[in-house]
Amino acid sequence: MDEFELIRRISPSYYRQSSVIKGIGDDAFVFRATGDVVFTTDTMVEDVHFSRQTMEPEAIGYRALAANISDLAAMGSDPAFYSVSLVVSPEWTNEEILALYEGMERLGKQHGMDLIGGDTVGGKQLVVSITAHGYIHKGKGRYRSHARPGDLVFVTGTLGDARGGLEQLMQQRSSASPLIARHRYPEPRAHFASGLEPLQRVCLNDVSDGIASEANEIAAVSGVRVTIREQDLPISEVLLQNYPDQAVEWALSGGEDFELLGTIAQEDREALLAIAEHRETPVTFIGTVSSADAPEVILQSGKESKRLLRTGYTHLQERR
Ligand SMILES: Nc1ncnc2c1ncn2[C@@H]1O[C@H](COP(=O)(O)OP(=O)(O)OP(=O)(O)O)[C@@H](O)[C@H]1O
Ligand SMILES: Cc1ncc(C[n+]2csc(CCOP(=O)(O)O)c2C)c(N)n1
Ligand SMILES: [Mg+2]
Ligand SMILES: [Mg+2]
Ligand SMILES: [Mg+2]
Repeated sequence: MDEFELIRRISPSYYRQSSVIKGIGDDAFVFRATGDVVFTTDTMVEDVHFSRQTMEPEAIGYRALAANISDLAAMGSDPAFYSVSLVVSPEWTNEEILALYEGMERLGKQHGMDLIGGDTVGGKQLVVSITAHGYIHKGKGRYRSHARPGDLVFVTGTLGDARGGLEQLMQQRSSASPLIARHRYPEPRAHFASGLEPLQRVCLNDVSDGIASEANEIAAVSGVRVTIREQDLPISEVLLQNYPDQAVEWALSGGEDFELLGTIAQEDREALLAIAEHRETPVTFIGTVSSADAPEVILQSGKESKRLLRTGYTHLQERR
C-alpha cells in the first residue's frame, strides 16, 4: 500500500458535516463557515506518548484524536472536522496503519466528526499530528482567563487513572485492567462541554498534563488564587486499591486523563449539576477561586495548606 492507496482506503464515502464543500482528494479542504470556528493541534510521537510494545495501533489513533477533541471540549466547542499528518516507519504493516485510522474513526463517529484531509510521509518513528476544528456558540468560548473570585472549581470524571494504566502497561500486567482501558481509550468530554451552553461564563481547561499544571494555567491567565481540597479529589476505587501510595500524586500530576477542569459562578452550581446528570458526566467540586496579588494554586490537605506548583510532564526540558 503506497501513500495514494492509503488515501484511497481512508477516504470517507460521505461527510457527516453538511458544511463540507471539498473534502479529501484535492490540494486542500474547503468548508463553509457560519459561526465562530475553533482550531487545535496536538501531536503524538512514538516512545514519547506511546510505545509500540504497549499500545495497539487502534488505540494510538483513538487517543491521538481524543487529545484533540479534549482541547475542542476545553474551549466549549462542538467537534466537526479533523485532519491527520502521519509520519510512518517501514515496520508498520498496511493493516496496522489502517487500524490507526479505524481507532480515529471510531471516536470521530461518536462526535459526528469528518476526516477531511492530512499528509503522509515515510520516516523513522511514528508521529501522528492531528488538527481538529469545531464550532462555538457566539460569546460562549470557555477560556482559561474566565475564572473569577468567588467561583467554584470542578472537575469531570476521576483523576490519575491514565497514569495508573501507564504504570501497569510498563510493568506488563494483564491488559484487562480498567486503568489500562482509561489510558488507551480516554473519553474526551465534548458532549458535556457543549451542554454548558446555557451558562453565561465558564472557565475550562482540559487535563493533559495534570491538574497541578492546568490549575496554574487558569490562575495565571485569570489573575486569581485557585484553592484545591485534596480530600475532594475524585480518585477511582481501582486506582486507590492498586496504588494507594501514588494515587494522590498521580491525580494531581499524572496527566493524560483528558477530563475537564473548570470554574463557574456559585449561583450556577445547580445548573451545572443538572447538565452533568443529563449528559451522564460525573462532576466533583474540588475547590474555590479567590482574589490574589499574585496568581497561585493552593492545595489544602486537612488543616495544612501549601503551594501547588506546576508539576507534570514538560517537553523540551533538556536543552542548551
Ligand atoms: N510550536 C508551537 N507553535 C505555535 N503555537 C504553539 C506551539 N505549541 C503550542 N502552541 C500554542 O500554545 C498554547 C498552549 O498550547 P499547549 O500545547 O500547551 O496546550 P494544550 O494542547 O492544552 O496542552 P497539551 O499539549 O499538553 O495537550 C496554544 O494556544 C497552542 O496553540
Ligand atoms: C511511553 C509513554 N511514556 C510516557 C507517557 C506519559 N506522557 C507522555 S506525554 C504526557 C503529557 C501530555 O503530553 P502533551 O503535553 O504532549 O499533550 C505524559 C503524561 C506516555 N503516555 N507514554
Ligand atoms: Mg497542545
Ligand atoms: Mg488543553
Ligand atoms: Mg492538548
